[in-house]
Amino acid sequence: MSERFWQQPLPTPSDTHYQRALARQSTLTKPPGSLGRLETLACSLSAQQHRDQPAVDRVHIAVFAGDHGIAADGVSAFPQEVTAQMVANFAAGGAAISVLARQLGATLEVLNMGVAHPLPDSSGVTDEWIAPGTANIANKPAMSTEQLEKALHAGDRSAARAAEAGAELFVGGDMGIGNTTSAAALATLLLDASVTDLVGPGTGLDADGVSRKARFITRSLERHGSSREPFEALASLGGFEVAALAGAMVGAARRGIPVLVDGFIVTSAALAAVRLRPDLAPWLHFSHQSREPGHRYLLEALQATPVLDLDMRLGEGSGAAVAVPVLRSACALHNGMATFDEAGVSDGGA
Ligand SMILES: Cc1cc2ncn([C@H]3O[C@H](COP(=O)(O)O)[C@@H](O)[C@H]3O)c2cc1C
Ligand SMILES: O=C(O)c1cccnc1
Repeated sequence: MSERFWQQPLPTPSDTHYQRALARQSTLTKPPGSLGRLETLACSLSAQQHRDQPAVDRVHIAVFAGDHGIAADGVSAFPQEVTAQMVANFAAGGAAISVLARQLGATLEVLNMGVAHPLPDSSGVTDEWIAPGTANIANKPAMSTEQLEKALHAGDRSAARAAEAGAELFVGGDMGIGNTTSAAALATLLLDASVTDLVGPGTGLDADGVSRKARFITRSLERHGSSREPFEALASLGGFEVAALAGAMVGAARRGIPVLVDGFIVTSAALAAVRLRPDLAPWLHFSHQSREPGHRYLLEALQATPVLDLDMRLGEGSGAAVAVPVLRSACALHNGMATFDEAGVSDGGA
């Protein structure tokens, strides 16, 4: 794979397929537009997949895990060991994303990008370990340029495996105690927004905890968060898992695989990735609106309308996994409904 793949232009979804899919939608036995966004979802998937019959039967879910130096400052309701413990839980099949992946018949890949604590069991975990967590962003930049490049390439390798397996949809997930702090810092910088808009309870901080978290983010931004250049911003404030997610989304798009974006963390990675490669935007679908309050600002900035709003605030790719059946319905309707002609139904002159 090429050096600096994120600097190369991405393919464009097929406008011919989009227009053909749109034309088909208007012939199906329903009032025009009555299936709402299911119609445009099917048309977009058709354009992305260059297929008249879009499908998201084969789904690749990759959960990227990495620890955060900032976790030592009490910015999460949970201790850092939980990252390693949850990685083992993903692989053993007991986590929310494990259950959802089974339900969908999806491939679940778990990647250790930089977990600080030893894994109780590393079987079933793909080793892409960079370091025992990022540096504490309240004091110094999260990672070096070399580490960021490694993380981006690890994401791209995951997308390559998805392509080899014939995946029709790529879902990225995250695990890393403290990563809502890192994601909020990154989003505050990239959006030139107020910390108070982007900060939130994460795993369950109380109001005092959220204020403390906001102070750490402000301090991080003052110390080394001034460049809005996306590569530099990711190195200053990102996590290994967030950087890998950005690489994976670009990697999926360059192989013609549409991406279904999860909640707050994955959307922060999507924003950085779109800033790196604006031609990534037409490959992204947005699955849900997270309960984490900053998520709506990220979605607005990406002009995204999420499929679901279920008050979820888990991460792991879980919101995206829950939205996959909606995409499947969109495809099934597009491919399987009869046209007015076929069914002998009067189209009302439409
Ligand atoms: C048991 C458990 C399972 C999780 N699965 C995802 N997260 C989520 O919570 C973390 C971010 O929140 P914060 O910034 O507050 O630490 C991430 O690891 C994220 O994926 C979890 C968190 C916990 C505790
Ligand atoms: O929406 C998310 O991705 C999220 C929210 C809270 C905690 N962890 C992840």
